[in-house]
Amino acid sequence: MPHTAPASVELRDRPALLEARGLAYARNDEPVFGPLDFTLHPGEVVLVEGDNGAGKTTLLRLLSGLLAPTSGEIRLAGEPLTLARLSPQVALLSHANGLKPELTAIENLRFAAGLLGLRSGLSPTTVLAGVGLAGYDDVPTRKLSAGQKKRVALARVLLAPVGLWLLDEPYANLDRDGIQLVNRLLENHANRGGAALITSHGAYAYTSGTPRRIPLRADANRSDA
Ligand SMILES: Nc1ncnc2c1ncn2[C@@H]1O[C@H](COP(=O)(O)OP(=O)(O)OP(=O)(O)O)[C@@H](O)[C@H]1O
Repeated sequence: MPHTAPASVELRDRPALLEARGLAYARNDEPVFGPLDFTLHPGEVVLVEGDNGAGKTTLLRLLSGLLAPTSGEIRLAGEPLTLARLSPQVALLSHANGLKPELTAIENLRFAAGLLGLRSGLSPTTVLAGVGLAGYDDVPTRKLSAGQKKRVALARVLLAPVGLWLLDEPYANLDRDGIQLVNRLLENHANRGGAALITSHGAYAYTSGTPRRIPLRADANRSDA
């Protein structure tokens, strides 16, 4: 199956979507993680695993250009990461969900589509229905539950015409249907040649195939460990 590691030969022949070489981050001279080396090919879903505080969110912030690494290199589709190259290639799902609370669900998706563009064949309305929120188009997102907000945020990722998804705890706040939804979205994305890096502190539920894992351990990352 193309979304398992290794990806199918055909997809692996394409250039890597993401490469990290000697990637490390330290705060006040205290190592948070690294150095890490990994590559993400089209068709792969890779799981970043670690306990609370291990550095998963920090790693995703580095990979999405929000933080500069202390050392090492990040390449997107073979080219060094720069802010100019970033937005057309990466969709980030963060803890904050990236939603504007005063805008309705559909306005949030239109706003995102205005910034990032729209995946061919999709529209905000169909995608919102696809994540189980048909009928919620005109509800301000501040009035949605945590799980419903997460679904709108997933719709935002799905709409973006990008190859690389960086999803921070995509299963958090979701019910069983929502967890299956995330797995379906990941599987479809991998099957069409996309790739995803997802974080989890252990209670993850990616059940399709056996994703490659990048372990982050807070204790092992400490300089005195
Ligand atoms: N803004 C910040 N300022 C200072 N330290 C921070 C900041 N954000 C995170 N940290 C510290 O960096 C380390 C890694 O945090 P990070 O949020 O990346 O972990 P995580 O693996 O995502 O944790 P969780 O599973 O709890 O979400 C932790 O020790 C945390 O206390």
